[in-house]
Amino acid sequence: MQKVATAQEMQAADRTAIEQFKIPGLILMENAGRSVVDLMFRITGLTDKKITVLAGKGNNGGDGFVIARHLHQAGVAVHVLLAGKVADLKGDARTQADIAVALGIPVAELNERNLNAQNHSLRHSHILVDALFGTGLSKPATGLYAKLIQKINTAKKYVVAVDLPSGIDADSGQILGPCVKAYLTAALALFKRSHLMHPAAECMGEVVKLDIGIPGQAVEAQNIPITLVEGSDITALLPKRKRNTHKGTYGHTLVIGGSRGKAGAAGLTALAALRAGAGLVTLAIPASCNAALELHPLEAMTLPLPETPAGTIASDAADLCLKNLKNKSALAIGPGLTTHKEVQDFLETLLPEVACPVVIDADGLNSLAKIPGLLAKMKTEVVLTPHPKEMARLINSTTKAVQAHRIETAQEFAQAHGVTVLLKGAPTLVALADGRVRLNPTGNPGMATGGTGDVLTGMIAGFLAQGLSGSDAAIAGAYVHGLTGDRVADELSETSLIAGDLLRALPESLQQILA
Ligand SMILES: NC(=O)C1=CN([C@@H]2O[C@H](COP(=O)(O)OP(=O)(O)OC[C@H]3O[C@@H](n4cnc5c(N)ncnc54)[C@H](O)[C@@H]3O)[C@@H](O)[C@H]2O)[C@@H](O)CC1
Ligand SMILES: [K+]
Repeated sequence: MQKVATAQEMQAADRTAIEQFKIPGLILMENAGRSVVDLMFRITGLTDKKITVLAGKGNNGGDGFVIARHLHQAGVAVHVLLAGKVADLKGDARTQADIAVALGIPVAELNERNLNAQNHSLRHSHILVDALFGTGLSKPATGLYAKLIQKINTAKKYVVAVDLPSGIDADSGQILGPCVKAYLTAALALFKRSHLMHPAAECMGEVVKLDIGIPGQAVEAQNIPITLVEGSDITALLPKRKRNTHKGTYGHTLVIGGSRGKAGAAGLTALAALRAGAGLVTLAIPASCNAALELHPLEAMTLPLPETPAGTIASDAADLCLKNLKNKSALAIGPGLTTHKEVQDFLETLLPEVACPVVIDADGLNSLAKIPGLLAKMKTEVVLTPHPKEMARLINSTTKAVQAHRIETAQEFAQAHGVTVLLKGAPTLVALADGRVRLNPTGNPGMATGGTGDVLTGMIAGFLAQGLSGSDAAIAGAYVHGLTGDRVADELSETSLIAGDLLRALPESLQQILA
């Protein structure tokens, strides 16, 4: 797993490297600039290219001067447009600017009046290096900076952003105002949150993380709680089958869901639990859904439940479910339930008595939002899988507010309630009860189609049944679900992807991860 830092955590790691490990900041800046030039050589070739470096007045600009020097030394035609005066620069950035000037690299000091004189040189550049702002941007760019950002974007050149495209808040994934649109972003030392969070991520182009020589100990010392999940993490989590085992070894999942017109949701969940490896699955649905679901999926057993005239689970179904839960390893509850009053009464009786790990989705979440205190009464390991609107209902907020603070919202809820929260979106993230958060790198917009959430719930339940912890099951579920969606989108298309495709493609994803 790779650490994902805030601007403050990154600065603290820099400081630890400089103060505790005695690595001068100038060396880090040198490494940063040099590694960006190496990356540019690898990706663009740079032969016969004319390059303009746009430098700001902070350390991001300092990186820009190092980049200009190494390009100059490699014989590339490069010049620097500085948003201000060399005399205004301080510290390491000033040192790097002085070296560049002494070497005879052309440096133009810009102000709002002489800016347009650079139109010609921008037009004749092949590559623009954006070193205006990195993690230091604190408010929207205005005046000279805003104009420079606009010029970079309207020049329609290949733009390489140093650390972050200028205009992005490093932490929230938000675009603060005028913002550079890059083709390539060199993330220095660590990913910052906004490299991965939308909408900021849409301004990055390809993101490549570069080592700048900050020691691992300096990073470890910050106890950064956010990490990006990688395929190898999932390989380590998933159970491998031993020869001398039987279906009981892999757990028995109960899926409770469905209602008249929404029986399919529960069926998808049951099949996903089986595909994820659960040994046995029982599907508890309103009795009138039984005839259909007994035939498909054939692989699941069914438990017909008392129902209301509306075809939803009746409140007196709780006893039957609790009896059935006695030998179960995991419970998935929610898909297709509706929020009928009797369904809420059913959940109010059932959930506090459940002893196996449980994943709650869809109308299960909506009922939790309507019954204050119910979550607190649950005694078992709980995974919640809200989309932003369901998350908003759970905390009595708005989807917009949730989306503006996705990490913090899920993190606070998970910690406050001692549960795992999988918040769907771009990217899907899993917040653990101890405050750590995992960002999931897989998935695509093609998965925004009915039933994919039911499949995810089933996968998580299937992993729970095989003994994974709630957080591991959610992390693995999100990753494998997204990976499967990516493979289906590649083979068919994002547009026509449907939930059933995920079930069909899931075995190959697991094969890939377990290989
Ligand atoms: N030792 C370090 O700290 C290292 C830092 N590095 C680079 O330094 C960057 C961070 O440097 P800084 O903290 O100097 O910040 P930046 O260079 O990102 O920002 C420059 C300065 O602009 C000012 N500013 C913020 N918002 C503004 C606005 N809207 N309009 C005008 N001015 C504004 C701030 O005072 C800030 O100091 C990183 O992103 C990375 O590129 C690298 O050189 C590696 C080493
Ligand atoms: K930048």
